[in-house]
Amino acid sequence: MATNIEQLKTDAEELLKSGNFPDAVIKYSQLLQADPKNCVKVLCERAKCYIELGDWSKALEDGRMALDNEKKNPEDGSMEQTSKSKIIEASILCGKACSQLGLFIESLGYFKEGLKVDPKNQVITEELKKLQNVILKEQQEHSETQDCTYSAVSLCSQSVYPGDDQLLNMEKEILSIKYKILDDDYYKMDKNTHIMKDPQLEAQLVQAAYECLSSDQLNDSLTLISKAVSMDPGNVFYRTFRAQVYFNLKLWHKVIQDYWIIPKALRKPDVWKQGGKALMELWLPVLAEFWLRKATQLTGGKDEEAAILFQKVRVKRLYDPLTEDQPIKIDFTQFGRAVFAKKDIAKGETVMTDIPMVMAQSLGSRHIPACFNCAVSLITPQVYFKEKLLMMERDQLNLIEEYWPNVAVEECPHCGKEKYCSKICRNEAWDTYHRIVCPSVNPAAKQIYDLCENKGYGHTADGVWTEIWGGHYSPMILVKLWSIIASQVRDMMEKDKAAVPTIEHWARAKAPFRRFIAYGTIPAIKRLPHMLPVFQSVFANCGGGLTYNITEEEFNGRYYQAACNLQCFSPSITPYHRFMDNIKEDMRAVGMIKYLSDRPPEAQFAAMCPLHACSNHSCFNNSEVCDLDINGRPGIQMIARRDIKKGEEILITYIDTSMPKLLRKAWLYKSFNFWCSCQRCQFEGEQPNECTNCHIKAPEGKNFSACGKCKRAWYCGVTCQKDAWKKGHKIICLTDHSQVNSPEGYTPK
Ligand SMILES: C[S@@+](CC[C@H](N)C(=O)[O-])C[C@H]1O[C@@H](n2cnc3c(N)ncnc32)[C@H](O)[C@@H]1O
Repeated sequence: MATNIEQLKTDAEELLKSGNFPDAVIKYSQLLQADPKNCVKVLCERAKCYIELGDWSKALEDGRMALDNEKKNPEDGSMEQTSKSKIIEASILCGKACSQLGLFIESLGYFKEGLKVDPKNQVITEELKKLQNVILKEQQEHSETQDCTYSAVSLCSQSVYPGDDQLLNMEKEILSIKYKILDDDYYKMDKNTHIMKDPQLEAQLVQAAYECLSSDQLNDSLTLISKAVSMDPGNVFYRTFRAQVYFNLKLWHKVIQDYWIIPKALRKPDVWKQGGKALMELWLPVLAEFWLRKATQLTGGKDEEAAILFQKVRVKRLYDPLTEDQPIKIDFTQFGRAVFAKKDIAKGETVMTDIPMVMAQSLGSRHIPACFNCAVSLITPQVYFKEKLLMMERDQLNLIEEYWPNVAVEECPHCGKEKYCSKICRNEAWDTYHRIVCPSVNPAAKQIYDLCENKGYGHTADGVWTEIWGGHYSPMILVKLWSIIASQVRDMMEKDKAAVPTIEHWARAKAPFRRFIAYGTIPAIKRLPHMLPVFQSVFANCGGGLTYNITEEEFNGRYYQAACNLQCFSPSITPYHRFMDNIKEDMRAVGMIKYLSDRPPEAQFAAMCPLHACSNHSCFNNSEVCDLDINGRPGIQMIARRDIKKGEEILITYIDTSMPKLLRKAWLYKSFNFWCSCQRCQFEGEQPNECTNCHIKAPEGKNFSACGKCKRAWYCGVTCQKDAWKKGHKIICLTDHSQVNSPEGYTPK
């Protein structure tokens, strides 16, 4: 047997060396079967063959398996040099394969894994450079072919919100009571009777009305056209004309009165659009949406103004109640929802505060105790001081006993998988999501808790141990989101005594999450090929006879909803901070100082917050996201980085803005699917061989001189430099820019 293994090894190596990769794959596969104990090395070799053959998926699969096996069970029993080099080798193979598959962030993740083992590894550094070049090249190709990656209006649906039918009836009642606009046939019939026929006179009236309208004599125009209307009340043209005059006079209910007479089938798209505008002014939003939706539908979506107005109404009615007490409002722009200042906001002031709708602790910080429901820190003296506790004297231990806040951890009594800061949180978690996925009632959900415990690793359907969840956030985000929806549906079913959920139940439960935009280029199922069956089995039985069918589309949509909108945060006040506050007047604290030098460990959370999720990006951001304690619960706030004027858009940064423009652009495109065209991107250059101001190219092999201050712009001469300085380079050159972590916390140089 041993000789057979040796023979297979020699054959495979020779085939690999001679470039016969298909046969080498066969030999390595035989070797894997014959000698599964030494699989890591063989998997790496086979992955190399697949790379040579351009079969990136198979190379990735082998690389992953090698990595998993080595981490779980180093072949030589410890994290010795050989094990380290195997991890590095497998990381490089995975990184290369991912890069070829277009999975750039994943690729970066693998290279980082290798760098953790050997921070100075030359091969990885080279591979990282190559990765950046691939991204930049792709970015350039895309920017040449596309100006804009997506259309915000087409991403936002116009579908009716649950409960809108009742609201629509209420608004119709307002129309009838307040404006005497009745939704019945009698009202229409009455106006349809032709009183006195005199086509010639009517034509003269219309002609004269038109001349008055053209010269802005609105009242005269109104008198003339009203005469024509009185002679032929059902005439669609007269009504449309008069509505236009009323519109110019800003008599909004009169506009609607005239349009209402026109039978629906005869209303032109412009009538629906203008009626929608008048209804916006009367602030009858559900009716306005109805009219603007009609205008959009009748033009097959071509009337962009109607589609944008629709979204403006929707955003206003959904978000105004949330921003009532804040100095901001949400509006709809070419880039979708956006946040604007309602008043002047001074530098350092709070722009907005926001509470998470769904959140989960990052897999990497799971060892730091925090409440599963509200993210409150649960760090104990044991967690903070660790072995230092053993070195302390009685006095200091007493001080800790007296002043470290009591961290009473409540566990889920059924599964013990979730920890909470209080009974209130425990019950809240149960009611809102945990009763759907507590393994005690839903055994399939145990896989999710295990997956989180194992940092994304688990068994595939065919029993292979590998990284099943390689997303940038915890899968618990999606699990909680679906559980919240399922839990709401169950509540509604119980209330309505329904054995099966209705479409209305689902629509109502999903409605709050319609706030979050979703856009991604690679289907989630391709990124995470093993996850869908896991989610499907977890939500097959949500209790009470309910199944949440996690389709491919649902998975894809929710995956990108989270990816596009998540914000990291940490509890800003921890028991450590409270302890520090408590001891400040106690003399014994002096003896403690030497033990208090470390920052408390931070539990990292990611959250979807409704208002924050409306903030767009700028590399010249005027606001910064910070952690905040809101009534004892961790949340987020935005602080003004400079004075912000009323009406100005509130902009944050999604990436580390210390990167040069080309990389910022590439990362924003890769991670958020848009090309940034902010003020800073306009006044910084991409290449030294192009004048940032007039875009003339330098002679072959030559570069222009860089701005002496920021070195981020290049000019063909002093005239261009001065021109650019005046036009806008000055402000961005003299500003300190935000530094937040880029995706995966890595800042490409
Ligand atoms: C967190 S959301 C921001 C709010 C978003 N506009 C909406 O309607 O929900 C992030 C998405 O907004 C869009 N976005 C943000 N900043 C942008 C910018 N500067 N230019 C173009 N699109 C941007 C991108 O589609 C991005 O994926």
